[in-house]
Amino acid sequence: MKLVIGSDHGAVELKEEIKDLLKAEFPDVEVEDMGTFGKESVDYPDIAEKVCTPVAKGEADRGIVLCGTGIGISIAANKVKGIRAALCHETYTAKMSRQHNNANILAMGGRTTGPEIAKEIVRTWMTTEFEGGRHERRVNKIMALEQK
Ligand SMILES: O=C(CO)[C@H](O)[C@H](O)[C@H](O)COP(=O)(O)O
Repeated sequence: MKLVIGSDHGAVELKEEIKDLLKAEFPDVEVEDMGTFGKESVDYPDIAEKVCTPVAKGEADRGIVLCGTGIGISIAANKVKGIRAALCHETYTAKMSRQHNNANILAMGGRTTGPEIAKEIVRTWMTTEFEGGRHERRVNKIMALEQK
C-alpha cells in the first residue's frame, strides 16, 4: 500500500508522530510526505490538494491530512473528486469511516487530538476494511453526487 500524508503548520508535530508510527508498525506501507515541513504558516487547501490528488488518480491508495482542527483540511479534501475524507476524533468513528464509508482519506486535528489518541485512530483506520454490501450502494450514491 502507498499512503500520502500532509499537514499545515497546525499539525506538523503530529505528522511526525504518525510517520514514526507507520514506519514502526506498518513497515510494508510506503509513506510519502507532501509537507509542510516547518512551522511557517501555510494554507491547508494547498496541502489537501497535494495529498488528495495522487489518491484520486490512483497513484496512492490512501491519505492522511492534518490541520489545527482537521475541519478545514477535511472540507478541502472532500472537494477533490474521488475523495471520501473522514474527520475523526476517536477510534469508533475511524472504524466506521472504513467499514461503512470506505474513507480513503483520514483527517485529524493537531490542536484538538493528542498524539496517543491520534495514533490509536491511525491503527484502527489502517486495519479496518470496507464491509461492502448495503454500504457499497450508499458509497456509490455519494460518488454519483460528483457527477450532478
Ligand atoms: O482550517 C482549520 C480550521 O478549520 C485549521 O485548524 C487551520 O490549521 C487553522 O485555521 C490555521 O490557523 P492559524 O491561526 O493560521 O494558525
